[in-house]
Amino acid sequence: MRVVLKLGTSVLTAGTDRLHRPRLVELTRQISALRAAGHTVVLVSSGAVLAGWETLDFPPRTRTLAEKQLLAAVGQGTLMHTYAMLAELYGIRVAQVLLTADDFRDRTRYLNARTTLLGCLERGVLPIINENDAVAVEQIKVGDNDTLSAFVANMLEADLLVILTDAPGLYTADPRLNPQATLIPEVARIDADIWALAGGAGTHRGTGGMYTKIQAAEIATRAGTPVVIAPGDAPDVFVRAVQGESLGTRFQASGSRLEARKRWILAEIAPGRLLLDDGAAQALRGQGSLLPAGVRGVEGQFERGHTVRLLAPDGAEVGRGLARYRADDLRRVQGHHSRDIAALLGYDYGPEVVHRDDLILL
Ligand SMILES: Nc1ncnc2c1ncn2[C@@H]1O[C@H](COP(=O)(O)OP(=O)(O)O)[C@@H](O)[C@H]1O
Ligand SMILES: N[C@@H](CCC(=O)OP(=O)(O)O)C(=O)O
Repeated sequence: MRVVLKLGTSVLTAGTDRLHRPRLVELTRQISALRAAGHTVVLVSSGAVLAGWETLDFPPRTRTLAEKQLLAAVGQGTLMHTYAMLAELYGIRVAQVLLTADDFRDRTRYLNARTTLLGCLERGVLPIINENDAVAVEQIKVGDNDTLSAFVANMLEADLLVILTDAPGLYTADPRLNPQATLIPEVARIDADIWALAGGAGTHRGTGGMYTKIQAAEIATRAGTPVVIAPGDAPDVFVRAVQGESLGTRFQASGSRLEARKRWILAEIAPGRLLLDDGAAQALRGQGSLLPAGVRGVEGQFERGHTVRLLAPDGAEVGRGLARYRADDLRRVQGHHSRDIAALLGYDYGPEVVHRDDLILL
């Protein structure tokens, strides 16, 4: 399974004022165990602001955006250094990927971020993602890492999103305020009753409370990814959640991944058209990728990441897909073998013009 794991500040601190190293060791061990069992893990980790506060010896907090950005700039380094050291104990290499809302809105940036993350996975590198707090002003922020982790799960079409926090799961009311509250083990549909349980922002250290976790569950489940919200301090919690054990709260997927991808590809008016030769049209119909050798013509202007129409020699539209090269560059590589791309363009975004993962057959 491809799993996105989100760790909130509350988990990383384990109720203290600083990064709780033993907790981080334990979570890294679980990531390593799942990888050894053949799963792929992508980590979305909070904790930069907190780590910056710790690194600067706990200055008085003013809670302004400028202060948070400064603390995040300091703390992101501390956070990555800590992860890199711990991961190394298990022979795992890590990559830092800092994203903002624009990386999900802008198609070219989206595709670039996705290519980087998939590249990490191909090489067995563990990507560790956070919001790029140091530069992201309020208007361009995703705002909280629960939502960010759901966007990442969609981007990578993850099989599961696990959000670990300091609560045992979603409760019938905020358990801090209402001791009678009970755990909801399974949510089939996120309706008004579920939203009513969200409460306000969470702990003084965390950002979103349950509200953003339900929001994240909604985003991910609609796109076909089930979500588990579970307590970060339970023994082997991440391993057990991935193995399908009932713990915390599990949100069932409500949409399908294919539908979500279709919406993304079809959502754009596609002015660009690629004229294919017979072999290429057949390869696409057989669920293959489109290589430059099978492109006979390129019509219109489009950028990398934009949707293009794919036309067979008889003019029939075979499908639509995301172009991996911009129109002008495609004109230069059309009809050539993929191995010549780098020589022709001076760069190379991979052998495919349209990858089969980015393709909808009509
Ligand atoms: N219905 C609910 N069920 C469980 N926890 C809730 C609920 N409503 C609010 N909360 C609060 O949300 C907190 C977790 O959110 P937060 O502090 O932002 O954590 P994190 O840092 O992991 O993102 C819990 O400690 C809990 O007090
Ligand atoms: N990006 C911020 C965390 C934002 C956030 O959503 O925090 P949390 O609610 O603890 O997951 C940081 O690294 O400090």
